[in-house]
Amino acid sequence: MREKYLLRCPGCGRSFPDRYTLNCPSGCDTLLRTVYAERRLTPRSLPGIFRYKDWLPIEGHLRVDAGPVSYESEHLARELGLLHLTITFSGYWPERGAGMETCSFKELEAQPTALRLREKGAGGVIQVSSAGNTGRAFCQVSGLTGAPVVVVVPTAAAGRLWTTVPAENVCLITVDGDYSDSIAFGREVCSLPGIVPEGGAKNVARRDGMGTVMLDGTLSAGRLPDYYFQAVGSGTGGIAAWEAAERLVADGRFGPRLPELHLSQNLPFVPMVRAWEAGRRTIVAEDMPDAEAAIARVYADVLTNCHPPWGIRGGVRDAFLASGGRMYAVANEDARGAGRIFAETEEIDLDPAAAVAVASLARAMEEGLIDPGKHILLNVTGGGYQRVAEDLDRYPVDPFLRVAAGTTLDGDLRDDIEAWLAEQEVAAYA
Ligand SMILES: Cc1ncc(COP(=O)(O)O)c(C=O)c1O
Repeated sequence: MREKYLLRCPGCGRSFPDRYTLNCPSGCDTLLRTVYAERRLTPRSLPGIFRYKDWLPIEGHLRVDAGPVSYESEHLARELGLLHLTITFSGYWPERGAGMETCSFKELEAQPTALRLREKGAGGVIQVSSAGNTGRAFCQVSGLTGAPVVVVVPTAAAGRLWTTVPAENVCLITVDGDYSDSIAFGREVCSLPGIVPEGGAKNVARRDGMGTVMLDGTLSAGRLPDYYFQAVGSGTGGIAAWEAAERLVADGRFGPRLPELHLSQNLPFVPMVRAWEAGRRTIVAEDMPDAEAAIARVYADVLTNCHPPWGIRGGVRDAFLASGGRMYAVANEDARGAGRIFAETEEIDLDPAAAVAVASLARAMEEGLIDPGKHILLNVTGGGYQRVAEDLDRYPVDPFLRVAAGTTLDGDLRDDIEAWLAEQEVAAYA
């Protein structure tokens, strides 16, 4: 039987079967890619993102009806003076059929990642470091599937960790510091046997899950967009959009050209914007002056990743080189204003990060950076929090441990986490 997909390294060109592989076995510093046997996209009658199962690195599916929802905008398009604006919305908006109850596109990553680990993993509990939204999405999937997860977030973001179903298999660790401190402690936790890093941008399930936005937007419009707009922190969604667009070009029915990438960050923390403007292959310290203070001042703090996969082979810079496009640095007040305009015109509240993307689109129009007659895909990466608060019960996730920034995994902490692990029937996932 032929494999549904193989992984391919864009460095050495080797292809190999997936064993929840995050890195090239030959040691290349690259983002591995999935190469699917199916070259034509056939949507399935399955819930949520599993509609696009042919191009997801999983065999089964979850019974979770939470996928991206696309529609042709009238009101925002008119407000901005655009002729063809497709909005792809990830969040909670029942009137539009959007059922992502944790309100962000991070559920697109969490669902296939949890499933891929169960199907392909060597056994283990997944660990996720997050500024809040990713952690909430993984907690939700844990609540829905029972799969245990270790989530590490900044203490200040602990209030963002809630689910709409009880999640009893979550080990939530809060770190008195920022997102980077959470990533550092998450790495410590992964030194424990039985804990597996989810892999961030290196995880093909995360990228292909996010790529469903491009698939859904393209099927909805009947063609590939000319421009793709999204706010980025790690930039994984930008890479995913490029990869999905390449597959759609190869499919042959949606147009021959890759969409330009129009990616945005929130001032004053805009490392990828600076690296892009300077034409730099790597992100350097001067791209993040006064990082700590800058991070504390942004409106959309989920966009504050200090180590995005920018210069790595197959990363955000390569996505730009292949697709063209540009980066935008968006001020807080512009993002807030764009969020208000979106709420007035489309009638749903936005995650601050999604408001940054809307502001970048408004700027592109004001400054004549795009042709208003061309086709645009706006990735609205989160929204509907007010609706969820009105419609659904929310269960806060209680922290299991709280640690200081820079903490290493000493004996007591190790014992606590191992005791939690022992309770999780890890064997069920072996
Ligand atoms: C709502 C929302 N939009 C955009 C982003 C940016 O995603 P990424 O960090 O993968 O670039 C995030 C990240 O957490 C997010 O939560």
